[in-house]
Amino acid sequence: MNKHIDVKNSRANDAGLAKNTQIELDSNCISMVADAVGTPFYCYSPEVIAQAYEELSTALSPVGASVCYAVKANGNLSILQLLSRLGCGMDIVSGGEMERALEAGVPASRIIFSGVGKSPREIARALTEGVHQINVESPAEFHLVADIAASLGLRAPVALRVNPDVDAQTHAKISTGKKGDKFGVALGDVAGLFEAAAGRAEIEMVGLAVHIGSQILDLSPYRRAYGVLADLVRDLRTQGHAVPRLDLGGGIGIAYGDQGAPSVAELAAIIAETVGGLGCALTVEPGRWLVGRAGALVTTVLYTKEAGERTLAIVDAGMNDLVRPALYGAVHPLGVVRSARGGEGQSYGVVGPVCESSDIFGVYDDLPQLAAGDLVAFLCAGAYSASMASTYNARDLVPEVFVSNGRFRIVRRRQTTRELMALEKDTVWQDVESGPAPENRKGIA
Ligand SMILES: Cc1ncc(COP(=O)(O)O)c(C=O)c1O
Ligand SMILES: N[C@@H](CCCC[NH3+])C(=O)O
Repeated sequence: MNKHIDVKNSRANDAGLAKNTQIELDSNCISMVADAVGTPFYCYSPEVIAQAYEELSTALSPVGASVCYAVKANGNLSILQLLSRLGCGMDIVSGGEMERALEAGVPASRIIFSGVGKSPREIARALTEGVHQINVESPAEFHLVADIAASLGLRAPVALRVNPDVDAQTHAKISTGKKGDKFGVALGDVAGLFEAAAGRAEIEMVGLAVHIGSQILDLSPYRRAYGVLADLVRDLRTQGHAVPRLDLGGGIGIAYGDQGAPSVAELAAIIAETVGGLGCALTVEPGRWLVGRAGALVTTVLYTKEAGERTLAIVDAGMNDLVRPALYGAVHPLGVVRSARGGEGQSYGVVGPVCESSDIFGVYDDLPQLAAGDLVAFLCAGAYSASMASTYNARDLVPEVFVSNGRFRIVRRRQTTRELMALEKDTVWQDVESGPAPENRKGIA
C-alpha cells in the first residue's frame, strides 16, 4: 500500500506538478478515516490552509495588503475559525455567509460584503452589524444602501465595485470583469456615484473594488484591471474625491493538473507596480487559493463495468457532491488511497451514481486495476466543492473532516434525507389574505 496517495498515477496530475501545492494524504490514515466515517467524505488539512495563508500574507506584506477570505469557496465553520484566528478577514456574498463568519468569531470590522444582488434585509443586517465595507455593484444598489442607512440612522461604508471591461482569460462561466457581465458598476457611472455620495451624508464612500474572475492562471489581466483602477483613482482625486481604499478582488488560480499556476509573489509584484504607490489601503479576496489545495473528496469504488470501448469505475461520490466537472468540465486529479489488486496502466472513466449523463468526473489513465471496495480521492477539492454540493437524487450532504497528524475531527456531520424531510412535514394550508409570515416579509425589518 502506498504511504501517501500517489497523485502521479493519474494523467490529470503528472509532470511532478505542484509538489507542495496539495494536500499530502497518508493513505493508511485516510483509509482508516474512511472506515470510521463512511464514504464519500471531504477531508481537509488545516496545516495546508494555514500554510497557504502564511505564504499569501508574507508575499503581500511589502504592499501592505490585507486578506479577506472569500467564504463562498468553503464556508465550513472550522475553516473560517482557523483563518480568522490567523488574522484573516472575510469576503461574504449573502446573509448566510455573514451568519457563518460572525458565528466563527470574525469581527464585523473585518468583513466585506460583496455580491450583485444583496437584499434589503441583508443590507440592513450588514449595516447594523457594522461591517467594514459594502461593495456596491449598481446605481440602484447605491441608492438603496443610502436609503436603508438613513432609515437606520447609520452611515454606510461603501466601495464601488467597478466593471473594468477586462477579460480574465478563464472559463466563461467564472469570468466576471467584462462589459456586459452582470457584475460591477460601469466605468462611466463611477464619477457620478462619487458625486452623488458627496450629497448623501449616510454614505461614506471609502473606495473602489474590482474582481475579474476566478481560477486565473495568466496574471496579465490583473495588470490591466488594476491599471484601470489606478486611472480611476487619479481621475477621482483630480475631481476632489477621496479614495482611501482599494479592494483588489480574488481569483488567483491553482494547479489542478499539469498546467502550472502563478505564484502569489508575482501577483504582489503586479499590485506594487500598478496600485502600490497610490497611498490606498489595499485588500485582496482570494478563496480558492487559500483552501483549494487543502481538500480531497474520498470515495469508494462501487462497481466497474464495460461501456462500449471504455471501462467505467462507478464511485459512491456524485456530481451532487462535487459539481465542478459537470459544470465547468473541470478535472480534479485522482489519487488512489487503497487498491486491492494493484497494478498500473489502467484507464477508467470515473463516474458517479447520479442519474445524469454529466455525472462523470473524467477519464483517468495509469490507474491500478480498480475493484469494488477500493478507495480513491479527488484532490484539490477544498474550494467550490463541499460549498457547491446539493442533495440531488435525495443524496446526503457528506461529512467534512479535518485530518492532522494521525488524528481526525468531523467538522461537519452528514446531513441525511431524513433530516431534510423533517422540513417538509406538518406543513399547513394558510389563507393568502393572512399575509406573509414575519420571516418572509420584505423590507428591512
Ligand atoms: C467578489 C469576489 N471576491 C472574491 C472571489 C474569490 O474568488 P477565488 O476563489 O477565485 O479567489 C469571488 C469569486 O469569484 C468573488 O466573486
Ligand atoms: N464556482 C467556481 C468559482 C466561482 C467563483 C465565484 N465567483 C469554481 O468552482 O471554479
